[in-house]
Amino acid sequence: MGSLAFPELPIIDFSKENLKPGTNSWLSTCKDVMHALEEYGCFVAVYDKVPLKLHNDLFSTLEDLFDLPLEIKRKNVSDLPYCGYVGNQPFVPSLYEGMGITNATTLEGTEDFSHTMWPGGNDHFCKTALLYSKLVSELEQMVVRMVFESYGVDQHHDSHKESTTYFFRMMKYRGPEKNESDVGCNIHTDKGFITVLHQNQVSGLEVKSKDGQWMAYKPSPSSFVVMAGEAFLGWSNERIPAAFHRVVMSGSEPRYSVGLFSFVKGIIKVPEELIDEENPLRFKPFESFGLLRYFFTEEGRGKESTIKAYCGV
Ligand SMILES: O=C(O)CCC(=O)C(=O)O
Ligand SMILES: [Fe+2]
Repeated sequence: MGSLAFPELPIIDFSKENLKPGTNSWLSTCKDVMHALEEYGCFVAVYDKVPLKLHNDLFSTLEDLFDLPLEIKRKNVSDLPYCGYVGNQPFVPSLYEGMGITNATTLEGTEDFSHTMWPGGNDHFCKTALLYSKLVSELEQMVVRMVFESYGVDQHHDSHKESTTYFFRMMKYRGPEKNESDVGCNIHTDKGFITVLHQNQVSGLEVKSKDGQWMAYKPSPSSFVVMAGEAFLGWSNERIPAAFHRVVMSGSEPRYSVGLFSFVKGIIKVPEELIDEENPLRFKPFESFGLLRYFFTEEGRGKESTIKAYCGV
């Protein structure tokens, strides 16, 4: 009864040995992934490729990062909106601070970031962020491959993979003070293809179910929240919803989280195989960074569905 009254995020095990394309465990995991994505736009992946030491190193290095003076953190800038330092500004919740690394699965990406933050760089930070991003991008790639296979569009898989780029956002949410709002991050959908979220032990992330109930995520070092963004919704011709989520804080302990966001360089087109009488084409070809930029315009910000307003047919 309890589980009917309170829906929970589906949990899918990616730590099975032999989770390789073509095996039975791959096929059964594909089914679970498709069901979770089409139903919730989200699931929790149990993934053991990120060792506990790397998890601990990452979150302890984030403490050092966010302890840097504000004027240093503000040097993290980006051409893309919301991809550099965000925090201590009136348009974001007061508990929130975030910083970002573009091209996070490349050494240049992490080195560039660390040279901006620390004089002479920070080798430990670079190695940790790079290894983490690479390992988590492998989880993202497995999920993408499963989806392409399940929809019978494998022939587009390699070009999609080659056009994928990863953005890594690191976040700190401090606990609310007395009479301060407990909202860490307002309700939203992500604008990229897939987001993989991970965090320290302080809960706060909630994902909305189809029927409007909030599902709280219970953190653990081996679990990762995999979430569809609006670019994925567009690519799938609206078969996969983008998950609405938010962060609500309680207690005084800070919450550190990280997100690996996949974006596609160039134009995204709905594969022909996903268009039929029942599912006519719903989106014109679009650019995923263009979608992100549009969201941060006066016009795009207030829309219920950014992708529909941006390139809906
Ligand atoms: O901190 C989190 O877990 C969520 C962050 C988030 O939703 C985002 O950066 O888009
Ligand atoms: Fe998000």
